[in-house]
Amino acid sequence: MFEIAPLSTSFSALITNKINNKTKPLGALGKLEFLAVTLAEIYSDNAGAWQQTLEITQPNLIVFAADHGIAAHGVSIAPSEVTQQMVMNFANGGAAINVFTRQCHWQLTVVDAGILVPVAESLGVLNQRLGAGTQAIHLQDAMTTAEVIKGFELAKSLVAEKHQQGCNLIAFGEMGIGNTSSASALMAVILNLSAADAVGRGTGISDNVFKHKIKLVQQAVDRIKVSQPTPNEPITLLAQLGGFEIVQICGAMLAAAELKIPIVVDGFICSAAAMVAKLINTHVSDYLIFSHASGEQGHAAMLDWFDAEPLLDLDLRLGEGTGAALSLPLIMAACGFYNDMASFESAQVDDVVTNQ
Ligand SMILES: Cc1cc2ncn([C@H]3O[C@H](COP(=O)(O)O)[C@@H](O)[C@H]3O)c2cc1C
Ligand SMILES: O=C(O)c1cccnc1
Repeated sequence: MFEIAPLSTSFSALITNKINNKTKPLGALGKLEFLAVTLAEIYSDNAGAWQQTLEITQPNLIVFAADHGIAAHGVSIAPSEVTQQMVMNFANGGAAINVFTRQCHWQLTVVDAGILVPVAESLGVLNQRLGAGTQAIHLQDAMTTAEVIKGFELAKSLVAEKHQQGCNLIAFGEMGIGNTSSASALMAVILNLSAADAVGRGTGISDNVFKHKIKLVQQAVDRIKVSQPTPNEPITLLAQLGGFEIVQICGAMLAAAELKIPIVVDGFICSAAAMVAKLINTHVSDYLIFSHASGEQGHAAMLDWFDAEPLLDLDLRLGEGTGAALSLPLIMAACGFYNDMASFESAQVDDVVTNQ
């Protein structure tokens, strides 16, 4: 369903050479240099020619919202109704993600991937519903594999539409009360961890709720390990433990990688979606830019698995795509120095790099 080519390294030497000839000590722009290399490699590969200037066009951030059956079993500070209330808040422009996407100039799209009760059509939320929330993952499979495939198809069409409109940078966010439980369960299976090592406090739960959440997530993991001898079959894994928003984010990441669009990864839940995407096609990770280190316990192990160093570390633990949104100015800075910074030769500065 997704054909993702590994990122070509044929332009890497030219790109690195251009960056190393900028008027600065070698590597002195730190992670921005790595970011510029990644973007230049992707855009050059996409164009089939070395790109000497990088231009971000129509950056799009898509928030997928869905409800989770496990939320009715006391794993969050908030009831499932808050998912729909927050979707209305997104539609009315009042959430953190609205503020940051406005500030950083992202185009924002809100998708109902399967919240309990849909919002009024007039709010402009895209209807990509796979159902009215998933089943409780500690008791039964979240959804069917047919629903996973349908979610992938819907996500792929949406990414294709954004691409056709000129989008060359994409990010995803999520909203779904209970979705850190689903993300933790996925992570625990993929990394073979106990729930205690994968579960965090999500929205900020008390000690008692935390213990209960660990118990239910362990139950979910044990349940599928009994019924599924090879738990790493990714589509099945998503059906067993995923969420409708996690499925669509996973599919959207694969679709974006197929189109060679760099993907900005938000926090814990989006990283869980990215992990499943990597199990489906390992080359997806060539296109991932990890925006930030989430405050959620478990995110560090996910980042390690990807061998990724995120751009920001702000103790964010909100989701919605907020960390991804905040990284756009840094992405612009990486493009900016790559495009506009003088070389030793053009600025007539002693070449401290070659001459050292
Ligand atoms: C008001 C509010 C706004 C949010 N925005 C994002 N989340 C975040 O918290 C949820 C996951 O945490 P848990 O698994 O503990 O429920 C997700 O909806 C995530 O996007 C929110 C949560 C709340 C309560
Ligand atoms: O990092 C995240 O994505 C996150 C963490 C806690 C709650 N919601 C989202």
